[in-house]
Amino acid sequence: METSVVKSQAYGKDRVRVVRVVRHADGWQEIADYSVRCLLSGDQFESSYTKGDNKLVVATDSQKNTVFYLAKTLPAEKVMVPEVFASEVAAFMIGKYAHVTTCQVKIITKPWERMKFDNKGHPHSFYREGKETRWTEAIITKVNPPSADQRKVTINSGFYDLEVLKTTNSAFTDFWRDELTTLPDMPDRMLSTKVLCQWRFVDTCLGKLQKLPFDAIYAGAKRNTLDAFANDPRAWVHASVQTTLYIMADRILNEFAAVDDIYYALPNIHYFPFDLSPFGLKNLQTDAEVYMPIADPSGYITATVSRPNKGKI
Ligand SMILES: O=c1[nH]c(=O)c2[nH]c(=O)[nH]c2[nH]1
Repeated sequence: METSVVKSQAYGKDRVRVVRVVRHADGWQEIADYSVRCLLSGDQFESSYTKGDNKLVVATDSQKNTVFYLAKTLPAEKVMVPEVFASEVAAFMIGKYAHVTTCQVKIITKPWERMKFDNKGHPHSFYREGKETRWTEAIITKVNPPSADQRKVTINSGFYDLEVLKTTNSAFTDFWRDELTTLPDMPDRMLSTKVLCQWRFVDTCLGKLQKLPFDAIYAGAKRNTLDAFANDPRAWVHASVQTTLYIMADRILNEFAAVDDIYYALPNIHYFPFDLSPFGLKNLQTDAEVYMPIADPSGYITATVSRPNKGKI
């Protein structure tokens, strides 16, 4: 016979990743991106710990569903402010279940900054301020016979972890289909990626290479990456990650003659609309407003792009 007593308890779901998009009629869109922890407690849950009795246990899976359900059904202004949403979820739980005496809801917000072009906020494209890292690498190889001004100089430069997201104007359709395909066509979807971009300068003259405007090229690579992602109409018509990547690289090669080639690695961080049809709510395809970001797996789209005479690497 056990003699220990439960002094306190709380159980629920942690890291419920929920994204709410608000789409205004004029095309302006807002996003809230949360990680939610919802914990329930009450004396009547004690027997679930001590006696294996689950009759009163509200499944943590149901608690997760509730977070998505409320993200969809509450008025937008009650979802977009984390303090308000956290207290709405807690109040809902307390109100619905008589045997729940405390509900504790903690929300961590992932801050998305709205992209700006010409000082104007973009209607539906966002990024994570100050997250990216700039790096560079110089490689010098002697030529034979050795010569002070004849050597192979390569400078690789780039940035990684530039996180971007757009709530519309991406698509993936008309792809290969066979018996292993389950993905439906996605004519309009959320797109989020963490950009890795690197570019290469090659010359035989170190002095000449060192005079290149490296800071301006870095700024331009970043500007073209964001601008292509948010604004280039070619990235809406054939709006796969592959096409977006190619357009980003093509713009940089066209702007900076000194750049020999560009490599991008773009993870496709999936944000899937949460299926709320079991609760009689429409949240798929054009009705999508509440999304679940998927940490793993992600797509991973890469390419090196150069001018035509450079050949394939
Ligand atoms: O832009 C995309 N490219 C793909 O190759 C791909 N594959 C997939 O499942 N989704 C997507 N999206």
